[in-house]
Amino acid sequence: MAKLAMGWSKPDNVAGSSAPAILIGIFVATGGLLFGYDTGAINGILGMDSFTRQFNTGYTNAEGRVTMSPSEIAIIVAMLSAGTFVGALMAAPIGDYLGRRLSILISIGIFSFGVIFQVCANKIPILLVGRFFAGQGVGAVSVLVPLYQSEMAPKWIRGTLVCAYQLSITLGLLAAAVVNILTSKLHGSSAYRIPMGLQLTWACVLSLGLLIMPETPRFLIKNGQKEAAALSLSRLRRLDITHPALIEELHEIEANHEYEMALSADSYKDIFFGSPHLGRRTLTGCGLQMLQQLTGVNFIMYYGTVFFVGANVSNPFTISLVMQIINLVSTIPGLLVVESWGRRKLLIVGAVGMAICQLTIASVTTAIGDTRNLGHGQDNDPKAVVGNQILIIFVAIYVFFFAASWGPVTWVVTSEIYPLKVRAKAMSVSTASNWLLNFGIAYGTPYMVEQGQGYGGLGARVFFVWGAFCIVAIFFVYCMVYETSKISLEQIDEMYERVSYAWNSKSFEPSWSFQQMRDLGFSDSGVQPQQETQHELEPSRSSSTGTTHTDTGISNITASSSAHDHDTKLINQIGAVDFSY
Ligand SMILES: OC[C@H]1O[C@](O)(CO)[C@@H](O)[C@@H]1O
Repeated sequence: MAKLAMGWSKPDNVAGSSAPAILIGIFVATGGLLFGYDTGAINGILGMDSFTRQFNTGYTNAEGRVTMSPSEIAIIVAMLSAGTFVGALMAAPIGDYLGRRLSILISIGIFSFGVIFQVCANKIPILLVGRFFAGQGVGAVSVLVPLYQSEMAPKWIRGTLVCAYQLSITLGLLAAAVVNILTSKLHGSSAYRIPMGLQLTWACVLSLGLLIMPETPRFLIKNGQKEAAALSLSRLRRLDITHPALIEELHEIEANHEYEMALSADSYKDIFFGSPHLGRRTLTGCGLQMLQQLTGVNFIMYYGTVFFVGANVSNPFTISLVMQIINLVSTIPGLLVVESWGRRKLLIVGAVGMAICQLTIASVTTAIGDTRNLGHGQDNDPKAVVGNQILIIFVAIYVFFFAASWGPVTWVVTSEIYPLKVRAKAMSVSTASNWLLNFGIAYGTPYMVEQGQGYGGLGARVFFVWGAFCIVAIFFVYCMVYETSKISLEQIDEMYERVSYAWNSKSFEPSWSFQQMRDLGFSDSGVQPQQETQHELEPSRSSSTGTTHTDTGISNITASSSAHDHDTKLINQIGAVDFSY
């Protein structure tokens, strides 16, 4: 019952088992641990005395203390971002050339190489090389993991599996905070070398697991390796390679790919100008990824501690930890409802919740006067303390809304909306835009926030900026994001062709069979075959008893190839089975 409410009921008429794909999807999701841990660890490490002792170059701060200079800190932090951006862009060429699985393995290799450099570093330049390589690995993994997951997952639980990736990111962030607290008390370089080195443990486990995992059937079809695709699908669905349901699923993926290729090529130019509606789809992915950052999450992750200090909290480390725990735990509700609510509703509700929190914070701050100067610590004025306590509460609620919606669902949608031919490229460009904004916000906001010459002096009113972007996000989702839950990746392609406006997408019912369209000789607009096949094949996106291919639907079409005739007979023999994963 609860499973049904989550939208997790495997349709009764789906052949085979979904268990292998689910287990593999969850395991691969743990690639997010590297993302979260690596981005989270540096904050604590930079604050460790042993780190400063090892890497300082003699800079003394205003209090006369020998420490790292601001520019050294900036470059150490920035190097990871530069690496992630490059890594995200690299993910497409390697993912399309070597396959998704092998590319994840290589990315983890590059990441580990970077980590080893960091652990062994005793001078800043070596550390920087290490951070750049580790960043490349993380950036590539951040594209390839959701890509791998979406291409092998059954449609009825695909969103939840991709959400598990964000859950791992939040677990990684939390783990980094905990490890930093534990090791910061150690004397000597082990205080920072242990948190750095620990990343290798999971990298090894993940690599070993990936060695025995299948490549995604969709990549293999794209690469023309049909037999390998059949074997992969047979492992994922626990079906014999001669099983009609398996043959049918493969044929549909293949026919869809051929159809998409007939519409336009698969170059980088095509992800912006190609058909069908690739520009709109790329804009949706990039927009979502950028807005995910513009909701201000990393401002809170990176600068939130200042608020907790300002609110008279004696242990800002503990409060940061509590925020990380909220971030982790709140991802679970999102993961639970992403199928039953759908992507659009979750994103809109999340953006409304975040907007209310951000605007409340900004308004309260303006009303009480920005007595607390960001970055400059405490204020004992009781009015400010109460104000700041309100801020903490709303920051916590904001984190809840982010973690339950935009945190995971951004990855879900960007892994679903592109056709196979450009999926890796478009995902890599949209993910790179996330990293670019991540970097921009981490480095730009202090300039917006701080007082003084050359600074914006916004203080906590910067929350107006995040709140405004949350409102933009509501409209963006309403106008641009198509509802992709419960339908296969191939049916999402059909939806983009047949539904002109995102707000009508929820009621879309797939009815094309790309195989039949191919057999009829599809036109490059898709219009002709649609007219002939529409309404003959009416699977329901919501019903678990929906059938993709009814006997009537199949028999009304004259298949041109004899191989296809044979498959059709087999399909008719086994009755109403949902073949679309
Ligand atoms: O959970 C917060 C984390 O999630 C991300 O937005 C990725 O989805 C990161 O940029 C951020 O640090």
